[in-house]
Amino acid sequence: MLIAGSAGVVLPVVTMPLLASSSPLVVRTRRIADPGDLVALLPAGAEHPVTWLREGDGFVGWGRAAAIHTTGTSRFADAEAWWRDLVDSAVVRAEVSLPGSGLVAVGSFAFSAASPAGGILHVPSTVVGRRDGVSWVTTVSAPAHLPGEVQLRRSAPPSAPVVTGSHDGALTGEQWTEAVAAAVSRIQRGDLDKVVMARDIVIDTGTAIDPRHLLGRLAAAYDNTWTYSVDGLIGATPEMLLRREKGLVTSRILAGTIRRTGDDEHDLALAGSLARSSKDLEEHEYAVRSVADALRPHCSSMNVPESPFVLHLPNVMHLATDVAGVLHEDVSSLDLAASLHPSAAVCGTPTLSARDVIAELEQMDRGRYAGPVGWIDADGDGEWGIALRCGIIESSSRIRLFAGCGIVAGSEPSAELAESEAKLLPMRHALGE
Ligand SMILES: C=C(O[C@H]1C=CC=C(C(=O)O)[C@@H]1O)C(=O)O
Repeated sequence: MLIAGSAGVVLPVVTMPLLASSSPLVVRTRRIADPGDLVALLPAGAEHPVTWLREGDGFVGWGRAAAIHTTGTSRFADAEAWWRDLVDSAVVRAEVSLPGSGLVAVGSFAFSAASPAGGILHVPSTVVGRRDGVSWVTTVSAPAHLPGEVQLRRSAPPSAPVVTGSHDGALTGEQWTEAVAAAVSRIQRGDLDKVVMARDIVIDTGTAIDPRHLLGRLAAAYDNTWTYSVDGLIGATPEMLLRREKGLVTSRILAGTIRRTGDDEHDLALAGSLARSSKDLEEHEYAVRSVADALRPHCSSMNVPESPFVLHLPNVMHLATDVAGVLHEDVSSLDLAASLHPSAAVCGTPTLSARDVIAELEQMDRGRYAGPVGWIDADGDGEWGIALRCGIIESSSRIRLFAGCGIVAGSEPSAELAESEAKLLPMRHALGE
């Protein structure tokens, strides 16, 4: 694959280890006393900060013991093969055996195989985690560089960025509304059933963007979502593509949205109308079917509820379905993410037609927005969310935010624009806008 470099030079893009040692990794997990707020432990200016948090549990990490950058259609498979090799040779000593302890890699993958963003799988050199009241610290290094004891320190609170401007990305709001109208016409004439149309906006700041500030704000305000950061991609997603834990796979599928008003009584009435909206139920059904169909070949039994529930978030409410299955084969969480991506919650139905419409009408590279983001452990267990409600830090003072909406025959373009604005709120608020 070839991409244009910034000076217009054509550069070959290849899958390559960013940092790999020829000697095996040495991994130590020690149980520690509860360290409190995990985000506050990320050192100021830490290299490669990573985060995966929900309701106070999860982990933060920093430093890089190993990493691989992959591209194209094999971006998942190449990362998986590299991970297997790393795991096979690693020497692990762990006092805790909870998901996320021991050797873990954190990753994020582009929505499209054509995106130069490709995929990254990264092994932090320090991880601090907590789950169900048990806390740990993991260190990872090459044998020649065995780490000393990690001193955990609470950093001084990070400063808030000062937003100096915000502008449309690939399309203006009006152009995007026209693109949505074009998508609706194609659906109405029978070209496809559903497509998810996304847009981007760019936010500039006068001071450097400190990821810790955004992470702290997201984790506090959206604590029932998964707050994540991997390689400059930061967000708080309510959608779990899949969790694999000890032979069980679960997925939280979202599609169908209504904005909240801030008035609890009114929001309750809106939740009722969302649960009865035939347009939203149709949009939701495509998403559930896409995930259930992709999971079925890997499962000996599955539970797919017949009707969705309404998930309440501070900015919006979604139709949500939790699917569960018993795996009948040894397929890793990353392999599962590869087979489930892209679900109709971010692409559409049929998948290939929707993918082509997205490439034609959105006129932007989604990068790692709407791709799988999460982590995998040495057993192949892990959690992969869909990178939604997020931004990519493009420079110390610029971040690009993304939001998308499922479009079906009954969609109203201006209502979709308003819905995309509501989906941008978590990141806008985190930035202090
Ligand atoms: C594509 C996004 O949301 C998806 C997930 C939940 C609800 C959605 C919707 O109602 O359109 C989208 O399918 C996004 O937030 O960028």
